[in-house]
Amino acid sequence: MSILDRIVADKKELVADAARRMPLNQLCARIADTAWTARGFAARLARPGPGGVNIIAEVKRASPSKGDIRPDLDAARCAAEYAAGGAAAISVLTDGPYFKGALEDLVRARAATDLPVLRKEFIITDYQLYEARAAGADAVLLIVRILSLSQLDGLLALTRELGMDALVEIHSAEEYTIARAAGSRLIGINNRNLATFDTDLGTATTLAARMGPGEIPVAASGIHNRRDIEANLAGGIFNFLIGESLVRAPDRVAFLKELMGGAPAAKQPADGGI
Ligand SMILES: O=P(O)(O)OC[C@@H](O)[C@@H](O)c1c[nH]c2ccccc12
Repeated sequence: MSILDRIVADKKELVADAARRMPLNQLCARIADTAWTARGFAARLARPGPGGVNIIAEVKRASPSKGDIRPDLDAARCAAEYAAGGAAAISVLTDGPYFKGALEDLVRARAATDLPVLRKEFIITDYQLYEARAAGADAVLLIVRILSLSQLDGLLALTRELGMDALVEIHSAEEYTIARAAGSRLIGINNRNLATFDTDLGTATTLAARMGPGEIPVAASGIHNRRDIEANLAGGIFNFLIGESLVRAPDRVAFLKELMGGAPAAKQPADGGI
């Protein structure tokens, strides 16, 4: 069983537990009772921002491929730093067991900035979309690899009905065909294979080259420096989803500015040493 299969199997149980604690009708009542205005995730990524680059900066404490990154990361503070550095949007990993995240992180990250916020999660059921919306998410990730076309169709329709945007994630030409059949415009190309963790930065540029003018690619995973960004810009991609390298940066504001084409961030020791 691959790690991805395990994550998805665990997720089914977690969602069932969550639905027992908070039944769908209560979740819907909470949505109806809470004022919320979408911050326009997809609209923000439709064209390049200042410097020609949009960065979706991710709040990521840990991952199954890297283990602990910053296990004690404060989601609100981190999001505020991302906003100060010029991020176009924030992504928050809400998976607990494998990424040490929580929906509460999304709530706090969104309250700390004016930016649109993406729920980064292994979404397999409608319930998780209602949860995302109740937490205030502007957008959700839908991963083609873990969904059938009919599931993807249904989840996409409900995402829109709830007023959110979807970032549909692919990793191969076959998955691109499915994303396109579902009618998704905003397409995340994961450079990392979620089952093996192999990361190849050429994946995004290769798949983006197949896309039509109405489709907006987002290069995701394994982006570490300005050179990586420039290679993608040359391939026509101006949206980037970046987690680990941003979380680890000693000065996240300066590093973001550097990634967007500003002056290089000063090299600082990560832990206060010399
Ligand atoms: O930390 P990185 O290598 O910059 O990657 C960020 C993001 O792309 C990655 O977290 C991600 C992309 N797709 C996912 C799906 C599930 C979990 C995580 C992900």
